[in-house]
Amino acid sequence: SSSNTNSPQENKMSESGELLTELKDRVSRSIDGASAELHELSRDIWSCPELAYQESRAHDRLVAFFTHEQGWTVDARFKLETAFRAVWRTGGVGECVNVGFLCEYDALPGIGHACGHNLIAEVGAAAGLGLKAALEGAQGRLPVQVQITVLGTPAEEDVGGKVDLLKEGAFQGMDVVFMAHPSKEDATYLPCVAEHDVTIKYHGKASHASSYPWKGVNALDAAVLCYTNMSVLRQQMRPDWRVHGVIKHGGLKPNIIPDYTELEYYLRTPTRAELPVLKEKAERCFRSAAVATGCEVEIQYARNAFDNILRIPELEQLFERNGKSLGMDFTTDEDVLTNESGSTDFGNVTFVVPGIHSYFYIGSNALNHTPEYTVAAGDDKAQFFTLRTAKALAMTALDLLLQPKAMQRVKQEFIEAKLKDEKTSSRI
Ligand SMILES: NCCCC(=O)N[C@@H](CCCN)C(=O)O
Repeated sequence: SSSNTNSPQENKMSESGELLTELKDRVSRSIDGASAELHELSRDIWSCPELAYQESRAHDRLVAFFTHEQGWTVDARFKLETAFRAVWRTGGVGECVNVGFLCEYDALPGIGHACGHNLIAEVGAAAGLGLKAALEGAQGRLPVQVQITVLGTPAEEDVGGKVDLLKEGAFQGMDVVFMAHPSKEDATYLPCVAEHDVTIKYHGKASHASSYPWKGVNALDAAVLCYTNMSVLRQQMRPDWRVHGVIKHGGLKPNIIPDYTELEYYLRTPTRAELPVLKEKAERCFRSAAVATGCEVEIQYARNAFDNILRIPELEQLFERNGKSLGMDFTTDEDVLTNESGSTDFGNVTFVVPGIHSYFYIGSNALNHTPEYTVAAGDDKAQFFTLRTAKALAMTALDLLLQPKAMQRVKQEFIEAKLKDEKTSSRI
């Protein structure tokens, strides 16, 4: 028999490395074992698309899913009507690390699950299940106690459910938070920008458009000027700012001078600190259209602004390592890695809890927010990629739970990221 010449510290490290490998393997096997139920879950959500804060069926379906699984404590309608929470804890006493996985499940008007939030729900549920199964097999061998919190976060496409949940204290006590978003590539991070949505209403005066047009005040002219002003502004904007709008009400009939029109604009800048600069410029465009036409204008900002994402390199590196071990093919395309990918209310969460918002390929080259992407998000082909991402997230959580130094680095990087954000914000 060969004698062990390692130091006690080396032996401890190798034991913990072996435990980590064993538990990661258990993550994969348990997620694969639940693949049929997980597929059914996301398929059901996909089949019945519901808009922001109307996701009652998706909520009930997810609550039923976790209630049916053993060992979870489930809070339906957690703090908000269509939010939920499912919690599981290791049995012992002592320091407890609280790991969060987020599910989204709202859809887009007209084109259903064109952003694949049904798959985000599946990733969050699968990662929670996988991590729980792994930890159940390691009771007594873990350096810390663990709480897994799967949080159902409604209304990402509108309003910003995570911001409302933050206000309600739903993230309190969470140490780290994970989610993944469907895309057309695997990426640990894509630039997610700050955003504030605004509705502009013009009030004019109706009149017969042929008999006495001079008696009317044309609210459609104001809307058109507003749209044109914003398009003119675009030329003078920083290249990484984005403004895009639609006319939601444009009048009723050509022979009635429109007395009311309404536009909605999304205003975006790379960081939350820059948003007020853009908002001031946009407001001048909105108001000047009213002055020119003699209309009254109302400018109504959405309840919640979305923040940019604070990045935690340690989380991204661990996730990439786990993803690669499972065959994920992370994009190296600089265009993709530097281009803005939209906004998310997860950004606000990252200013409170360190987190990662990774992206995953779903087996299609379709672009998000198109009917083709809706089809892809419901296709069986997406399942392999969705579950693989869930495995990589749960494995990353294991890295943190079994390697306290990795968790310390996450906490340190979180502090540094916030300080850096404060410093750059004060320069704007
Ligand atoms: N990078 C994640 C993109 C998810 C997404 O498309 N979010 C919407 C949110 C809109 C909220 N008003 C977006 O348009 O960016």
